[in-house]
Amino acid sequence: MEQKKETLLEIHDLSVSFRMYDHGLEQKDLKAISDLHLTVHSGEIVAIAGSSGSGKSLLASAILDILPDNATVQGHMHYKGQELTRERQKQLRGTKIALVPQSVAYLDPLMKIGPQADGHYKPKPTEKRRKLFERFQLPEHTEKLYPFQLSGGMARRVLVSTALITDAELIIADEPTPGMSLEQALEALRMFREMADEGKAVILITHDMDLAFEFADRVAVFYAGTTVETALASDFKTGPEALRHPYSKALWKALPQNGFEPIPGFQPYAGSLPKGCLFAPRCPYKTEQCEKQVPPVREIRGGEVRCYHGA
Ligand SMILES: Nc1ncnc2c1ncn2[C@@H]1O[C@H](COP(=O)(O)OP(=O)(O)OP(=O)(O)O)[C@@H](O)[C@H]1O
Ligand code: NI
Repeated sequence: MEQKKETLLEIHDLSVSFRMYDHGLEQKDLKAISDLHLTVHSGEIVAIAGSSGSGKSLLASAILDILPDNATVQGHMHYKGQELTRERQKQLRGTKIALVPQSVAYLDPLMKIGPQADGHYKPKPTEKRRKLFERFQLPEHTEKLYPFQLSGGMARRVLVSTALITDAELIIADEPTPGMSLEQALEALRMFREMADEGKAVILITHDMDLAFEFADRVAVFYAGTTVETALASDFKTGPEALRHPYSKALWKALPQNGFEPIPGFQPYAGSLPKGCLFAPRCPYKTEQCEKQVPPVREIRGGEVRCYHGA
């Protein structure tokens, strides 16, 4: 059924900085996210791809306002057209926006899995939870276990089920599939797809690019804390000629199935970001302008790219 596409989440020029002690008592700000843009519509799965340290989990924490105390957030976040204030984030967190956390350490070690997954809902969603556990091949007695009695893969399946039990309109799934079998991972993705098809939405943070390209509608490519490109997932299937940013093209070529071609150089550290385009130091196409000024976001062929030369 064709659903009306509503803009659920809109993020503009988001930055997240950490106040850190540098030398002795001197303080320094580390900019871990800068000039980040992301839009999520109802009905879609948006995958976030990017190497370790590119700001994927931080974005999830910023949306939910669960960043550490020494973090400062700037920029604009809107949910269903209204500003996402801290008060609203608190209301939406765990109810309308649910997180599948990256770390299984989020499970409460002192609480049995069943009641923990059921949460504070009334009436208790026990039946719904049991069905989800079954779909995820979690044996019936799992509900009576404590987190330490679960394998890593079981814990992940519990975390995904816990998010799906809620009536969330948006699920942010941060690396939901490690430790799962391929069949279980596919089941998780199918469930996210079902959710999206019901008019909800999923942000899927993943290193598994194949799963992302297969199940997502759009892919946002993160680099050093910024979105360098947002493309249709089908562009990634087509190949580098359909992509717009030199980093996305390089990322595609670095995939095992596409030749495993490494990208020379390193992603810059939050404490020493280049002045202009964050990818410029590694970019074969850089010009003087790239090193001086952060490129604006441009729309090209139905995608968005932050590059002066992207075409
Ligand atoms: N509590 C913190 N204090 C200071 N800097 C932090 C903190 N948390 C994250 N960072 C910085 O933010 C960067 C992005 O971290 P984030 O966890 O979002 O990466 P990620 O893309 O989720 O990586 P991974 O794929 O490994 O999960 C890190 O490289 C680090 O420099
Ligand atoms: Ni992460």
